[in-house]
Amino acid sequence: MSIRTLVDTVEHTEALSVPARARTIPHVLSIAGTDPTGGAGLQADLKSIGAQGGYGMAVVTSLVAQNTRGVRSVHTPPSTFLDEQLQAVSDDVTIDAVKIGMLGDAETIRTVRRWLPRSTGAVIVLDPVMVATSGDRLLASDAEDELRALVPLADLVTPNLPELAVLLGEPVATGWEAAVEQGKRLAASTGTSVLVKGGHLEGALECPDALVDASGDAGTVSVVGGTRIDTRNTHGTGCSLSAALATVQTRTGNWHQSLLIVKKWLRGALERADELNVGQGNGPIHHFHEFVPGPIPAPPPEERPFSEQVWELTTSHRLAIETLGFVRALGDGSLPPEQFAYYLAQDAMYLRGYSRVLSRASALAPSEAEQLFWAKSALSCLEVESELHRTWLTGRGQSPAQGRVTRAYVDHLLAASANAGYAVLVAAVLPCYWLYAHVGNALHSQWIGNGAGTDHPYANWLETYADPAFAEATARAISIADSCFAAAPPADREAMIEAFEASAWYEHEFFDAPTRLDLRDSAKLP
Ligand SMILES: Nc1ncnc2c1ncn2[C@@H]1O[C@H](COP(=O)(O)OP(=O)(O)OP(=O)(O)O)[C@@H](O)[C@H]1O
Ligand SMILES: Cc1ncc(COP(=O)(O)O)c(N)n1
Repeated sequence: MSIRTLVDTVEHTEALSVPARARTIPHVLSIAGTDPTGGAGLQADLKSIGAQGGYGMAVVTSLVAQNTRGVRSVHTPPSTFLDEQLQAVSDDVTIDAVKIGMLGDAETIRTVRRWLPRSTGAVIVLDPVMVATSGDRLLASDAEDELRALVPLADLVTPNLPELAVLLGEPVATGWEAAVEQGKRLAASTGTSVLVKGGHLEGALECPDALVDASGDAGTVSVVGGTRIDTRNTHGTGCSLSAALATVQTRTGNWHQSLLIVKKWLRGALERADELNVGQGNGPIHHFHEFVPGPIPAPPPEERPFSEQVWELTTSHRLAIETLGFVRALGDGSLPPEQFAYYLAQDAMYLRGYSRVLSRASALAPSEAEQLFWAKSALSCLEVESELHRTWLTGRGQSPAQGRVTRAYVDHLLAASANAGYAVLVAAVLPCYWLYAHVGNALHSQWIGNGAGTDHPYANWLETYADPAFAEATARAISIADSCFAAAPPADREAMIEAFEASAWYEHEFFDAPTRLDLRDSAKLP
């Protein structure tokens, strides 16, 4: 056996030779026992595999009731079930690496041994777990021979000092040199590379590991040194090291390089272990210390569509309109004719102003389609206005003067068309479509529900509410407002909501004005 000792520090991790067949995300299977506190066993393995960029899989050998203070009990499912788990994985998944941890008893070891050929081509790392940090046994004493027989089937075995001694049937090495010599003897007798771990070196300031390579230049010993980190949180260090090594080895194909990479990571995991604050005893290491979570993203701006927001915001106006004396009386036919006439006259005056405002929306529209929509709407306003005069207002005496609600509402819209941008103007004109359509629908349905009697004094008027073209135009106006809102900066969004709300308020007032017939309005009635 040629002996060449390479002493490296964990910083020398550059210039890796990556095997050509390496899978980008290696599939790594851990066969081990469990630790419900997540620091050792399968749970630690999966974290370590993930931290090294692998895809972790797990087959349970034993369920261990343990925590950072010790092991309470162990439940080992029948070996037939272990075999079923193993077959289930290998029947389906190509395995790039296997890490074997706690096996517990001889039957479990035999079952894994029988299955191992199913993972041909995979990197096999055996961590010969025997005793937990807490001192509790995790391998039946009569299973040691069986475990020894498993070593030659692995590519790498990673015993701590007491385990190394058991595998050789020798006393525990008292110093580092003696431990490395034991490692060489084990590598020579089994043909398996051995990682001699220095974590259990009594009173040492250093925490070295020695890799005895049984392949290629057989017997090469490379030592990776490192200072001992002062922490009691070392639970699961051996599990994590072996699982990480199995993962990284699929990429480097070189145990020494793999060890350099993994030791550097492990060092950080031990240095940051105290941050985790898990348990009262020997806590776990920080597997994901290299992962820096990004800042919690600020909550996204209000994503609900404009129409949904303003519809909810103006619920009280809507309910108030629905229950107005004017609306109810129009619905049941009891509305005094002069109030109806007043309403129609105000409506005609309103439409004249509204049409100008819609023309302004057409002028500001960013697309031809929207320009056309508003222009057509402006035109139909003028048509409805002249129709009102022709059909409804003729013969009802002299028209009343413009009421103050009508004037204020139109002024509000004209102000928006003069001062605001397109989005805010669209928001300001929308309630006229939407609330009118809403009230009209309610009145029309009520009339239909009551038998659509032609003896209703306003039957002809109620019929006009069912105009599908108006419903379509309303839907289009809503959708334009939603798109404007989605694209608008926060200040414009606020202004859109305010403009809509103000117009909704005027709609309410407008429907109420004919009934109130306050002194100024009634004075101007015919
Ligand atoms: N305090 C420490 N500071 C730095 N490295 C450490 C420390 N303790 C252990 N290590 C390293 O952790 C790895 C595991 O070593 P150790 O000898 O403790 O194995 P183990 O006994 O199998 O682990 P476990 O604690 O999981 O039983 C080795 O690489 C070792 O060098
Ligand atoms: C299932 C299982 N496997 C391995 C260990 C060894 O880890 P440690 O020696 O750090 O307790 C453990 N405690 N539990």
